[in-house]
Amino acid sequence: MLPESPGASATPTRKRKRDCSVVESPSKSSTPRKRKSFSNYSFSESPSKSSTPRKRKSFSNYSFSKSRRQFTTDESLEINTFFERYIEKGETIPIQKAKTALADGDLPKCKQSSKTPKQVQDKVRQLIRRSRTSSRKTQSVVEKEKENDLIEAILSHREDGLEVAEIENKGRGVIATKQFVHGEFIVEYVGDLITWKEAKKREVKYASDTNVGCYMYYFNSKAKRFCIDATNESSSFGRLFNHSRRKPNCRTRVVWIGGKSGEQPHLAIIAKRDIKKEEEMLFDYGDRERDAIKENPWLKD
Ligand SMILES: C[S@@+](CC[C@H](N)C(=O)[O-])C[C@H]1O[C@@H](n2cnc3c(N)ncnc32)[C@H](O)[C@@H]1O
Repeated sequence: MLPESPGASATPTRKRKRDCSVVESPSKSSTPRKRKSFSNYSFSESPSKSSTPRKRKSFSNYSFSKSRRQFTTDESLEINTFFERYIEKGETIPIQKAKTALADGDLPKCKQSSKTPKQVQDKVRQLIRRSRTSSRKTQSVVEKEKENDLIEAILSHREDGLEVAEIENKGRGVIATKQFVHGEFIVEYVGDLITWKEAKKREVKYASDTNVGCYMYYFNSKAKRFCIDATNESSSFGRLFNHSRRKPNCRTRVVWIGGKSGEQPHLAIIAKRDIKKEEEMLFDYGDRERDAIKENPWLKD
């Protein structure tokens, strides 16, 4: 089923129009129209690209470009410890220098040691391979940390860097009071998590009261249909984000979090790009239904 359009906006001081398609602009008609709710289908973040290590033809061709990842202290120590046996004792050897020396075949004391230059090269190759593996691990660790941060942000009800403002022709809206970087968590779309069946029932109930706006967000996740009903006034910023189809700076993402009653989906609003201070926070409600657009022309914007 297609998502319906966003619910009606309202300010506490103004009488709200029953129908969500009615924008709070005084110039607009107050004729009740079909109630709509909204949704957005871009639920998952695109996976981050993992850097594929370039294939090395031979050790001696290996290029130690400056752009390559730096070794960690432990790795450097390990490599340096190894080289201490061949180069002046106690000297701290920059790892790149040591490897370049190896690549150039400049192995000062190798011949006097129990290891052959070939064995030294093999050892360095092994260390490099290991460092690449740990580089890939680091990437997955970073991803895991991001995910944990998202969960932590939701569980701790993080909502900083935002304020509510009156926006011309839109009612209330949310403005950034700090910069957000691409992919950063902004706020959760907080409301009652209900089934579509329950949502439809509530739609009927809300439709009978012209003072009630509609802030229903329909979505599918893990092959199930859900709705988050944020109709009840609350101090949460998520429910006050306005729509932009053409220039959204935010998007939604479903995050499943386990609790006592099992895993539940949460809707996180995250930055679609870097967002500057003072920008209005906007996401695409995702409603492309012709009727809805006819009733709510701002859905095209
Ligand atoms: C989820 S609410 C957003 C907060 C709402 N503006 C308020 O004051 O409570 C959705 C409603 O905001 C209004 N709205 C959202 N985006 C808009 C836009 N781009 N232009 C005009 N009105 C908009 C519409 O009335 C819509 O039904």
